[in-house]
Amino acid sequence: MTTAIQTAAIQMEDVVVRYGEVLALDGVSLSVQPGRVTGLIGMNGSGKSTLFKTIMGMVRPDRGRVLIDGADPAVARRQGLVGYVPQSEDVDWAFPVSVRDVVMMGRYGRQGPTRRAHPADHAAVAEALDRVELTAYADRQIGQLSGGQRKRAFVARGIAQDARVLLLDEPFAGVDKRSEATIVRLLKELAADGRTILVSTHDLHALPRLADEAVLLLHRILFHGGVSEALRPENLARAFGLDGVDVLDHGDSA
Ligand SMILES: Nc1ncnc2c1ncn2[C@@H]1O[C@H](COP(=O)(O)OP(=O)(O)OP(=O)(O)O)[C@@H](O)[C@H]1O
Repeated sequence: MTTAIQTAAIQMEDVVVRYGEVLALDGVSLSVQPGRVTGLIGMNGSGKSTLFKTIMGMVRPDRGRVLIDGADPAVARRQGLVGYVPQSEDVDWAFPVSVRDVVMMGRYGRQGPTRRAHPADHAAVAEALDRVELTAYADRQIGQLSGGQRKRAFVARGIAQDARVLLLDEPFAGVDKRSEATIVRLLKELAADGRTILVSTHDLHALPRLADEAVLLLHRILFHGGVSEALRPENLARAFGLDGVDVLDHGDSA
């Protein structure tokens, strides 16, 4: 057990999170390994965002513990170990910042309170923009991008930050097929670099292309293993509370 804690990038043990009367996470034990893309699947309200917030140290469990590369999640976040690509609804796209500014935010943790960017910061931002193929869009206001380009801008922020753990909340929502393919390729490359990639998605069709393994969540972990096994009708029925084939046919959980 001790060895697993030291080697797993994300380790959760018996984690319980309540919001008043609502039990969002009910004894979640999960070990997410580096070097792979892990898909997190669950219906609306199943606790996916709460799980991400717990990993980022923004929500404290009522019970159990979470370790990120052996560290407390809040410490890991301050050290820049954890990067986050938010749901589009959670971003103010009218905010007057450029794509380059957003990516530079990934460097803030290294710049101290002055936030003065050094040549190494500019080089890291340029490299991250290049990697997500947004160099030509660097000076655009962030809202003047397509859905897929917006997601790639936030992935670039995580790359510039050199986050070891990258959490992506619904990265394919409102994204065209070409951007989806670019994001999938990027995530696979980042995993191959030894990062830990955890992606929540409603898009069960994208899962086989995207993920090396899958976690089914309904307040607790129902399944963690291979993607094709996760997509078996009996497993989807447990996760979504209705016929799993229907979920696959319609491609959402709402
Ligand atoms: N701040 C909060 N206060 C009270 N209840 C909350 C709060 N945040 C989440 N919940 C509740 O906790 C449960 C889990 O919510 P969570 O947002 O983690 O689910 P989710 O799987 O991310 O959902 P979605 O797919 O709709 O984003 C839900 O019942 C939700 O209503």
